[in-house]
Amino acid sequence: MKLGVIGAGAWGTALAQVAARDDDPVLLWAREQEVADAINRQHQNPIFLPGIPLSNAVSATSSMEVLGSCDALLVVAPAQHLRHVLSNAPVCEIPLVLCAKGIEAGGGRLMSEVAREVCPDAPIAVLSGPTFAHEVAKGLPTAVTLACEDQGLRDRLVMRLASPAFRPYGSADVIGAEIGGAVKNVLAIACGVVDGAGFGQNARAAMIARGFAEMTRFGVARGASPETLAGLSGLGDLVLTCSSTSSRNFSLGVGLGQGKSARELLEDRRTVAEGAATAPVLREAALEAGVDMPITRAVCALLEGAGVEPVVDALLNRPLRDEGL
Ligand SMILES: NC(=O)c1ccc[n+]([C@@H]2O[C@H](COP(=O)([O-])OP(=O)(O)OC[C@H]3O[C@@H](n4cnc5c(N)ncnc54)[C@H](O)[C@@H]3O)[C@@H](O)[C@H]2O)c1
Ligand SMILES: O=P(O)(O)OC[C@H](O)CO
Repeated sequence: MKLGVIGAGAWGTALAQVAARDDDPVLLWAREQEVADAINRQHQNPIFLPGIPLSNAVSATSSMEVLGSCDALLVVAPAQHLRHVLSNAPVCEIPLVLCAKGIEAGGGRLMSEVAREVCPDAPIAVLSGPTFAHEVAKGLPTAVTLACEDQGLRDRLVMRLASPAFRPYGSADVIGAEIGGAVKNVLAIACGVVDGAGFGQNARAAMIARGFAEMTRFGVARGASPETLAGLSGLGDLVLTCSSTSSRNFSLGVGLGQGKSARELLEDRRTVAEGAATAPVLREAALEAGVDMPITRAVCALLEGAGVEPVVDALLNRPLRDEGL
């Protein structure tokens, strides 16, 4: 199966490295010519994944046309750019493996919903899980969820991507896999705030557990299986992203917790913190679905400029209740 990758940020580059085999090279589309040139000439991506040597079997291009020769594409453009990037891809019947973690602003569509609108004839899969790109690209052991309703395609993708250090677990639950990845980014901002404001590790554990309850309520309302949400793409990724400054979302939260503004923290950056764009869309989607998401609302308030103290006070002074979901 000849694979192409759309998007040469940190994650697209790491996935190209995972998929590259000496006898099965991978074509990586980069939006930036300088990134494509660096990958082809130096076998590195100094802008988005610096310091990690890449396989000679990864070659880059800034032309979408050549992707038409691939048997499947890993789509790794950030969530808010997916629609535009896919609509320029000349490849709308090739299986698409969606790897971005977010919800589209202006309508609240999941990545699979965007892809089905733009490429109605393309079979869809989702790859998601606890995966810091720099660790994956270095070949450190990693496991992911690979969700696709078509079991034959799912099995082929799992076999093509698997290696001793990269272990995809198959699932038929596309919606569950993508909701876990999108929601955990918002919750990681909340955990970063806890860290930045110095609220301690008990508070962070509480945030992860109650955040997971929030993710599960929302996911189930949108048709996800609770089992998927408790797996790699949900709880697994939530634990990873809520525990490390390697996460851009967690780091954004640390800055907010220290009293910096979202504008200051987000301006002039070339890398994405998807949770910042997903949080307000998720708040809307939760409202529409009749699902209570107090942590998500708190993150939105902080991103919109509210102070840490009143937001945390409001969160802690809600009426007491039984645990459950
Ligand atoms: N980095 C990780 O460890 C990691 C792991 C798993 C999933 N992801 C997800 O992968 C997706 C991509 O993130 P990343 O970390 O590879 O990106 P990144 O932050 O490393 O790089 C930014 C990317 O955005 C692209 N971009 C910027 N402006 C654009 C535009 N106008 N149109 C199209 N593309 C544009 C750049 O070309 C680049 O590919 C995100 O949804 C992220 O949540 C990231
Ligand atoms: O750096 P973040 O916060 O975008 O997280 C990266 C990955 O999604 C972790 O699984």
